[in-house]
Amino acid sequence: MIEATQLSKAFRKQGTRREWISAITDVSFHARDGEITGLLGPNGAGKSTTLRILASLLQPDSGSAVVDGYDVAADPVSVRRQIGYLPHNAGVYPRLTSRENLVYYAELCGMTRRDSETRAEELIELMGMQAFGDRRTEGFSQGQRTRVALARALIHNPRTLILDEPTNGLDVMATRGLRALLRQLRERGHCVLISSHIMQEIERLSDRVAVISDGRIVASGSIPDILDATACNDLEDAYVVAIGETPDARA
Ligand SMILES: Nc1ncnc2c1ncn2[C@@H]1O[C@H](COP(=O)(O)OP(=O)(O)OP(=O)(O)O)[C@@H](O)[C@H]1O
Repeated sequence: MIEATQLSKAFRKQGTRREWISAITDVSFHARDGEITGLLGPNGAGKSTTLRILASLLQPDSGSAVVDGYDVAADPVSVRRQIGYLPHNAGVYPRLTSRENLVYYAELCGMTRRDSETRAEELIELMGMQAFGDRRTEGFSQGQRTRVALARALIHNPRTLILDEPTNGLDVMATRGLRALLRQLRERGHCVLISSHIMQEIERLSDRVAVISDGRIVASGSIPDILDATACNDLEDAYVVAIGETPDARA
């Protein structure tokens, strides 16, 4: 369970002392266990900033967030134990193979070497990584790197998943595999929060959606709730209306 309450964050404009860019303002939403929640918004809307705060990697200027009962500011270590986090454009250690990346991370999470190796093997199969499981990740394509980073986020079987644009760079089959995996995790009661600027991706997967635009949540709820609130018949129109675009953009 994730509860974000009135989160705000501004960054100093590079090369200035007093100019600030407001990245998010008063962002509030819930992501429940046993559901996939989609954070949908255009480029620069504040998705990654929100997810970095929820993953306890960035302090908000104001507001609070609680993940599985732990406050992200007061108890970041407990939050990190509960979550699997896929950062935007996640990096992996280039000198290690895919498998070594996974085992290394599993051991950092406190798993024994034996359990780490067993779990790494499971994830290599699950994520269809057999062809590059034992290759050093240096020179990997974006999709291959994303798959390793996703497997790494899942290695300790976390209760809550925070995935920043998880389908970024994945081909059709890998995307389908990922969707199936996220649905399985939902069925098992995990809380899954994903971000994307691709509306169809969010529509296909999510039970609930929070639409973010210019750093503010402009619509949230189940897809029928959002259609009702915007008086639209499909999510694409509702999204355009929610982010405040002109009717021409609805064509
Ligand atoms: N470290 C930073 N320094 C300065 N500005 C930043 C920083 N991080 C984010 N921003 C700004 O905050 C705003 C929100 O950025 P963020 O990365 O959260 O958006 P996003 O919705 O994830 O975008 P995208 O879909 O393009 O990845 C943008 O204007 C961005 O330029």
